[in-house]
Amino acid sequence: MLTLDNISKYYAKHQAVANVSMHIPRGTCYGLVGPNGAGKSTLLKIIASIIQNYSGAIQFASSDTRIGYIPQEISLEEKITANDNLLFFGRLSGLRGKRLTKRVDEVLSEIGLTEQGRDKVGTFSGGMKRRLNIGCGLLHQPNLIIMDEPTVGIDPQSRRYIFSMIEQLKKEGCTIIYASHYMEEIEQLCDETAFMDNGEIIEKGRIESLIEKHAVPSIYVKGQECLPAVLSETDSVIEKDGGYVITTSNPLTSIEQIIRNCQGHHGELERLELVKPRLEDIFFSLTGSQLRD
Ligand SMILES: Nc1ncnc2c1ncn2[C@@H]1O[C@H](COP(=O)(O)OP(=O)(O)OP(=O)(O)O)[C@@H](O)[C@H]1O
Repeated sequence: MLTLDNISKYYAKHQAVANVSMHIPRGTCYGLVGPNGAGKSTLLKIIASIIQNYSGAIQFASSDTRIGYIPQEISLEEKITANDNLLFFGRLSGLRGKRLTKRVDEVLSEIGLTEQGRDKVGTFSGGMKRRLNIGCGLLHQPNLIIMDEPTVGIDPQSRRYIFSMIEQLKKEGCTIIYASHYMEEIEQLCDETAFMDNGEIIEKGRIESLIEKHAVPSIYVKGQECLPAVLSETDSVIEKDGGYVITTSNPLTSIEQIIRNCQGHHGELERLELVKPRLEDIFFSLTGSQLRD
């Protein structure tokens, strides 16, 4: 769908985006993850042509690329209705007449606000505003949708709504670039992801490949007299929720040791399970920083 080649952007002397190269395949949901100030919004604005003074090149695979950009800040007029906001943004995208009113109705239904179309936006909850903010970027039926932290500060119902909209857009063949602080959202929605820190892409790839490449297997054990006195030297053990997380290069041997130890000491095993590796832990191990400060 698009290829970024060595993109860099400075704000005065500060480099916000540093030599970013990546390929975003058509029809994927591509995650962009990083802490505050990593450079995500700047990179998305460059892709959406909102920022134009940067170095490097962007190549779109097709000349028929229609970009829908959904900004991090809610940009709605609160004193008018949802319907009128959509009409305004639809006109900005070049829609007119019956095509515009048809799209406004369709989008209101897609974002679950048909009943509230005639209500002033000032009366909406944060989640409803977020959904409308997304709707404003979808009127011209874009095939590349750029979403900058679309779920910040919303209720679970609106989050579910947004997720099912994204699934639907993917089914329709849209390519989505999704920036977020929330790693669990990236794991749930995205096919591929890039980790961004200090303006640079520090790792990227398919989610399952990243987990396979970086995750160190660990097990969780909880019980009385179950932790073997001597685990292999490479294992690290930390206490968690009354039990232990054991990071081990050989989980099966560790499990065997624990069961044997438990039987030998007539211990009581409450829980023994493999811990599913998480993207958040991989990000932490690569950058040494948490996503949410
Ligand atoms: N208009 C601007 N002028 C000067 N510096 C800016 C401007 N916009 C962003 N920056 C700086 O560039 C860096 C990257 O900011 P950017 O907003 O792209 O990061 P981000 O990853 O999107 O962060 P957040 O999650 O907080 O939005 C930060 O250090 C930020 O302070």
